[in-house]
Amino acid sequence: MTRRGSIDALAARLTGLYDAREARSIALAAVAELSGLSPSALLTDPEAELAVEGLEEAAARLAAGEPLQYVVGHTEFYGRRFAVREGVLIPRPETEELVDAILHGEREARRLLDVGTGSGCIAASLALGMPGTEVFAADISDDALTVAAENFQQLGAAVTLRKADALNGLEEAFPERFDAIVSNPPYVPESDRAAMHPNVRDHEPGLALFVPDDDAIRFYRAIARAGRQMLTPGGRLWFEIYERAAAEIVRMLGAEGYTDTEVREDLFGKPRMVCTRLK
Ligand SMILES: C[S@@+](CC[C@H](N)C(=O)[O-])C[C@H]1O[C@@H](n2cnc3c(N)ncnc32)[C@H](O)[C@@H]1O
Repeated sequence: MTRRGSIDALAARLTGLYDAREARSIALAAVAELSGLSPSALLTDPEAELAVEGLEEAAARLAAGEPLQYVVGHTEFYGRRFAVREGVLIPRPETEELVDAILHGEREARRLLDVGTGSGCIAASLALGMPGTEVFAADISDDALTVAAENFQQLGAAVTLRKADALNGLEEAFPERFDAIVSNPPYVPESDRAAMHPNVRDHEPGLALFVPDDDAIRFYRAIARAGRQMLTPGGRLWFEIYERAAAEIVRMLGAEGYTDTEVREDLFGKPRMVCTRLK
C-alpha cells in the first residue's frame, strides 16, 4: 500500500470514534510512529510504497478506542518522552503548565514532593529542571509505581519513589519536611463519567480520574491537612484542579490554615491551578 493509502485506511477505521479531523491526525501519527518516518516525510511523498510492521494490530487497538499513546507506548511531556501504558494516566498539556509554574516559582526549594505521580511526569520534569532540589514522589497504584520507576531510570531523574496513600497516613510515609508539595490528584466527579470521551473513560485508569460527587475535593483537603505537618514554615502547595471546584478548594485552603491562595487559568482560560502558602 502507499503511504497515503495506509493513512487513509486507518483514518477511515477511526472515523465515528473520533471526528474526521482527529481520526486523520491519529492515523498520521500512528503510521509515522510505526514506520519510523516523520509525519512530514509521509506527507511529502504520499505515493511511495510503505510496508509497516504491526500496523494491523495497532489499527485494531486504535479502532477499539485505545488511546494512541498506549498503543505506541509513550507520550511527550515537557519536552521529554515518557513511557505510558494501560493502568497509568496519560500526561496532559495542562499539567505542563503546572510544571512550568513550579520551576519558576520554587527556585529556592530544597525538597519537593509530588503526590499521585502516575507516570512520574511532574516529578521527573522537576528533578531534571531543578538539579539542586531533592524530589520525592508517591502513588498508591502499583502500575503507576512501576512505570514511574522506569521513566525515572530512563530519563536519569533522581526521584525517591514510595508507595503511599494520599488520603491516609501520607505524613508517616514521608517524615521529611518539604518546601513544596505538588499534586495533580484524581478530581473528576463520578457523575461526569458518562459524558467523557470513551477512549478516556474506558481505557485510562478510574483510580487516577474519579472522585465521589459528595466529596470531590477530598484529595486536596487530605493533602492540605497532611501539609500542615509535612511543609516547612511558609511552604507551598501547588495543585492542578477541576475548574468547577476552584471556589470550594480556595475556601477549604483558608480554613486549613493556608494564605496567599492564587488560582491560575490554563491555556484555554479555565481555572486549572492553585498555589497557596502555609501561614
Ligand atoms: C490525575 S492522576 C495524575 C498522574 C500524574 N501526576 C500526571 O499529572 O499525569 C492521579 C494519580 O493519583 C494516584 N492516586 C489515586 N488515588 C491515590 C491515593 N489514595 N493515594 C496516592 N495516589 C493516588 C493515581 O494512581 C494517579 O496516578
